[in-house]
Amino acid sequence: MRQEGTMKQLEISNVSKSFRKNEVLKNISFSVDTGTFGILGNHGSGKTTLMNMISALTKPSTGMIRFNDLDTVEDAIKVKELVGYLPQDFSLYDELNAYEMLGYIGKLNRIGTRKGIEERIEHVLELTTLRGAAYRKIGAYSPGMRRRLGIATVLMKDPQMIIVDEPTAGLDPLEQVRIRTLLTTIAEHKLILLSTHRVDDIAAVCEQFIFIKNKTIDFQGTPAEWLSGIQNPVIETKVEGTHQLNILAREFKVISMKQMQEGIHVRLILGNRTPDFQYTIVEPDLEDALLYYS
Ligand SMILES: Nc1ncnc2c1ncn2[C@@H]1O[C@H](COP(=O)(O)OP(=O)(O)OP(=O)(O)O)[C@@H](O)[C@H]1O
Repeated sequence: MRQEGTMKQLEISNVSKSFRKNEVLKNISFSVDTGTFGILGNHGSGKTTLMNMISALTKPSTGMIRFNDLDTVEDAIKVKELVGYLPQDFSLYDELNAYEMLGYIGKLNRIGTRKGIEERIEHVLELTTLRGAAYRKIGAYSPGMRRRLGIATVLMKDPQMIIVDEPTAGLDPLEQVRIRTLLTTIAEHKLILLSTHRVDDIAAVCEQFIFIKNKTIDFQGTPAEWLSGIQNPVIETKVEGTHQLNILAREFKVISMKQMQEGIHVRLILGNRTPDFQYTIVEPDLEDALLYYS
C-alpha cells in the first residue's frame, strides 16, 4: 500500500516504440518518484516520442507506462488531466495579454468558478514572476517571458507532473537561470520531467537523469555518477594551426577549441595511446561526458 506523498510515481516498464518498421525506442524502463528528472539525448534520439507516450498522447508499441497507478493507455483521459506538457514549440495568442490568455486556459480546462480561475491566475503569475507584465500584450514579450508564460499555462490546471521540452533553448543566460529557478521551485510540489540535449540543463536542475542512445537507456543515475564513469583522461593542449588540429581530431575526440594569440587551445578526450605532445589533465565536466558517451 502506497502512502500519501509517494503517489506521484511514474513507472515506465519495457517500453518500445516503432513508427511502421522504424524502431525508435527499445526496452525503456525507469521510474521516478519526486523532484526533477532529466531525459538527455542527442537530436533524434527519441525524447519527444517518449514524452508523448508519458503524456498519453501516443501509445507505446509494447510495454507499459503508469502514472499515479493509472495506465497511460487505459486511463489516457485521467492521465492527461494530471500531466502538463510544454513542448518546445508551443503557441500563445499574441493579441491577448497574459491575464486574458490564462483566463482562457482556465475556462478551457474548466478549473473552477470565475473566482477560482482568478485566484489561480494570480498564483501562477506570481510563481512565474510575470505579474508586472500581466496586462501587456504577449506579442511584446521577450523569448524568456514567453517561455515562462508557457509554463504558467501548463500550471493553470495544477497538474501533478510537468513535462518540459528544451526549456532553455534560445534564451539568454539570465533567462536560462530564471527558468531553472522556476522549475526547481515547482519541483518542490510536483514531479518534473525535463527533456533536453543540453547537459547544462541537466547539471543545473536534475537530481537523476537517463541518457538515451541507440534507442535504449545508456545511463541512468546522477550527474556525478555519469562523470565518474569516464575512463579516459580529459586533457588540454595547444596546437599551432588548423593542420595540427585536424591531425589531433582524427585520433581523439575533440571537445572544444579556442583560438588564442599563441595558438589554438584544444580540449580533448585521450584514447589508449600515450600522446607524444605536452598536455595538462583537467577535471571532466558534463560536456566532456556527453561527447565521451555519445
Ligand atoms: N510520427 C512519427 N512518424 C514517423 N517517425 C517519427 C514520428 N515521430 C518521430 N519519428 C522519428 O523518431 C525518431 C525520434 O524522434 P524524436 O522527435 O522523438 O527525437 P528527439 O530526441 O525528440 O529529437 P529532437 O531533440 O531533435 O527533438 C526520429 O528519427 C523521427 O524521425
